Amino acid sequence: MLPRFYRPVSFGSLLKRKPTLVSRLASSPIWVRYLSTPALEKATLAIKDGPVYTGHSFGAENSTSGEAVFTTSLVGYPESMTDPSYSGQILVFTQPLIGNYGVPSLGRDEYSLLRYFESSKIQCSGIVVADFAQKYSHWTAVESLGDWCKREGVAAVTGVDTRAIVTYLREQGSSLAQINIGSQENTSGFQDPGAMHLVAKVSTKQVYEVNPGQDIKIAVLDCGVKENILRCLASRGASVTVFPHDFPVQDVASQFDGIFISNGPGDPTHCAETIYNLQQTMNAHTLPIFGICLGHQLLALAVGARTVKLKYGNRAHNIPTLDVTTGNCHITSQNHGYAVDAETLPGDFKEYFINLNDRSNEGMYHASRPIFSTQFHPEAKGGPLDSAFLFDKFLENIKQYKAEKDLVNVSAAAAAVAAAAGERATGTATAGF
Ligand SMILES: NC(=O)CC[C@H](N)C(=O)O
Repeated sequence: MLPRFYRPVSFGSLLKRKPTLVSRLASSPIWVRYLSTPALEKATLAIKDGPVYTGHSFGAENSTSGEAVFTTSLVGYPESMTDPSYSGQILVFTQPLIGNYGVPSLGRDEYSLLRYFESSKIQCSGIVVADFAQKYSHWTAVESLGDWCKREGVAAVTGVDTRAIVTYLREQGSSLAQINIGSQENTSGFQDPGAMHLVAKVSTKQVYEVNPGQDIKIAVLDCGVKENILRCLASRGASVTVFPHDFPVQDVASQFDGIFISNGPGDPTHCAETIYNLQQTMNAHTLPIFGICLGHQLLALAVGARTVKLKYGNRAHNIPTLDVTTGNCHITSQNHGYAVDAETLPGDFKEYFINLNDRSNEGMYHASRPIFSTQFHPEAKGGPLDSAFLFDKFLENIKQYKAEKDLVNVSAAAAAVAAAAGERATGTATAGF
């Protein structure tokens, strides 16, 4: 339903009305806002062993807890909030005005993927904004940010000084926090997503296919995959089979032309099954592999490198990243709290990208095999598309691998025919050939 002050009113009825004091005041934008804003309930963001910030609730009346992290992205709140990588986190937006373009519908594209969201529900535990825009306007919008949060049972706080919160989080590091609504008692304590195996929670439980029937076949390990990553693979002409995070992909790798490891929430060291399966796959198969964000961290762990927790992570759409192989800088979209320690990469893996803000590792590639991964999100939704070429690179690796595989198959068949012909000539052919 449209907010009270935003319902369409016919011009005729407006002309017939005599201007009253109230209507004159109401025509001023500032008064419109205050006259039509229903009283919001008090809400607080309480940092564990830290300050309490008091504002108002504009979402569900459920108190919650999680790790408080901040993003400096200016746009893309529907995509960020539905990104499974944010599971277990309370997302603080530094962009002061959030909600002004509303929330779009669950519309699907030609691949049956969600057009405007990264998954079908809000994944973060709660959100904190300086100034929630009740009045929204966009051609895709079907409801307000507040109504969406209420419908999905997600807590949302407005009217707090997000600059102060971010200053605190930058100094102290990402911290556990609670959102408390009204006088409700928070019974959830301080949930620590770093201690949970969240990938198991967000990963698909069933195998499914996107864009079936194509010549190129990619297996995706879903650790919390974003819809736009599947779109980036499908729109380049691949059939994409999505497997649960712990699926023994080594057993089916020979039926695929490439393996992709997705983004996902939490500490990568919890994903022991995926790490083991990747080791087995790389030992037994030579097919191209590409990983993004958590996928990069899991691949690095599988080859023996280490991951570390960053002080407050990188969550933004404008992070400069150096491509070590070309010297080019790409502006990248990021959302991570852990990073690969480049010092621990084994000799056959090289550092691919470096973060130019904090010098943390942003990717790696194998010196001689078609394996590479990035910490940032080349599919960037939202964010810049500077590095989308990495999907093309993955597809090129796949095409080359397929061509070589076909060549090997053709030569093996030719060798078998020649051997059989030779056996016939010398009379050693088995009966029935
Ligand atoms: N977006 C992601 O895949 C995040 C990866 C991991 N959970 C981290 O925070 O570092």
